[in-house]
Parts: sequence; structure tokens; C-alpha cells
Amino acid sequence: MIDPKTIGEVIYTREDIKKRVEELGKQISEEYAGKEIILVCILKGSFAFTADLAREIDIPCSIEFMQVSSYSNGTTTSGSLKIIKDINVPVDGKHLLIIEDIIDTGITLNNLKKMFDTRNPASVKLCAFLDKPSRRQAPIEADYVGFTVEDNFLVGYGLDYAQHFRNLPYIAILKEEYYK
Ligand SMILES: O=P(O)(O)OC[C@H]1O[C@H](OP(=O)(O)OP(=O)(O)O)[C@H](O)[C@@H]1O
Ligand SMILES: Nc1nc2[nH]cnc2c(=O)[nH]1
Repeated sequence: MIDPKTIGEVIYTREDIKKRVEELGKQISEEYAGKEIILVCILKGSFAFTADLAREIDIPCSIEFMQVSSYSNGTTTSGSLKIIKDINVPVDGKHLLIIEDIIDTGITLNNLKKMFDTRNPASVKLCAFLDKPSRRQAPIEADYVGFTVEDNFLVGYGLDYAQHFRNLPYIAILKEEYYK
């Protein structure tokens, strides 16, 4: 059992998440009607969201997996992107939807978008389950957002603290005393 001393307020329940993912899937299916898309799941955090969202999308799609990490060089906020695992299909002429669990500084998605733009896709859009706009450092917004959140450290539904809590079926605030 998860120690209740570590997990604070549950901000989105399993039911809240289900309802919002259904809405996003419907919106994406309507807006891409007649097209085929590639969902690019950014590991590890977006595994749960991607799996749920994909099952709410009723247009032809394929799913690819990518793992990256972003570094800040210490003097600017642009950072650079290290690709740990790339997708292994050509994307030229394809419609890409990049799926993230959270946008925080925006550095990761900003770099990912720039990198995919160089591969000549037909389009690149961004979908993030959670958005923390108050933390943004890079000039990027998602095209689809599940929920806009305050600046708390969140866990669950793919989001981890030191690789734990990704399996929680809800999103909760990690208590500050646990990580400070
Ligand atoms: O907007 P940013 O400040 O760039 O932060 C967002 C990124 O940070 C998290 O990934 P993380 O590097 O923690 O890896 P994980 O998905 O494996 O947990 C999250 O999944 C995003 O990819
Ligand atoms: N787990 C987790 N990762 C993050 N990366 C950026 N913000 C967060 C957050 O609130 N929780």
C-alpha cells in the first residue's frame, strides 16, 4: 500500500482522467478526420496517457516510442536534446502527434518539435496531459492539453518521483517533506 504520508491531495481521480482522455480522443479524431496519424509516445512518463488516448482515437493511427532527455547548458534556457531511443520509421509526409505527460519548462517539447520539423513531416502537433504554464522557459504551447495545473510536484498516471508512483491511477501532489 502507498504510504499516505508521501502522497498529498489527489487533484485528478481515475474518473476525472477517463472523462478528459475521452474528450481529447474525440477532439483529435474529429480534427484529423480523413487523415492518418502517428502517435509519438515520449517515454517513460507518457506511457499511461498514450495507451488510454490511443484507445479513444477512432481514425487510423500507428504508435511509435521515443525516449529523450533535455539538458540546460547552464547559461541559456534553450537546452539540448539527447535522444536515448529514437523512433525507427520515416516520418516525411506523415502527420505526427507528440504525446507528453507534462509540459513544465517546455524545453523538452520545444526541442522535440524542432527536431521533428527537420524530418519533413506533413504536420507536427503536441498533446500534453498536464500543462504547468507558470514554469515555462521555452516558447512552446501544446495543441491539446488535458489539464492546466499549478506549480506542485505531481505523481501518478505515468509521472514519477525517483521512478516510483508511475502506476498510481490518479494524479496527486507529492508532499514537499518527501522530496525537500
Ligand atoms: O517541460 P520540461 O521541463 O522539459 O519537462 C517535461 C519533461 O519532463 C518529464 O520527463 P522526464 O525527463 O522526467 O522523464 P520521464 O518521462 O522518463 O519521467 C516529462 O515526461 C517531460 O518529458
Ligand atoms: N513527476 C513529475 N515530473 C515532472 N516534470 C516536470 N514537472 C513534473 C511534475 O510535477 N512531476
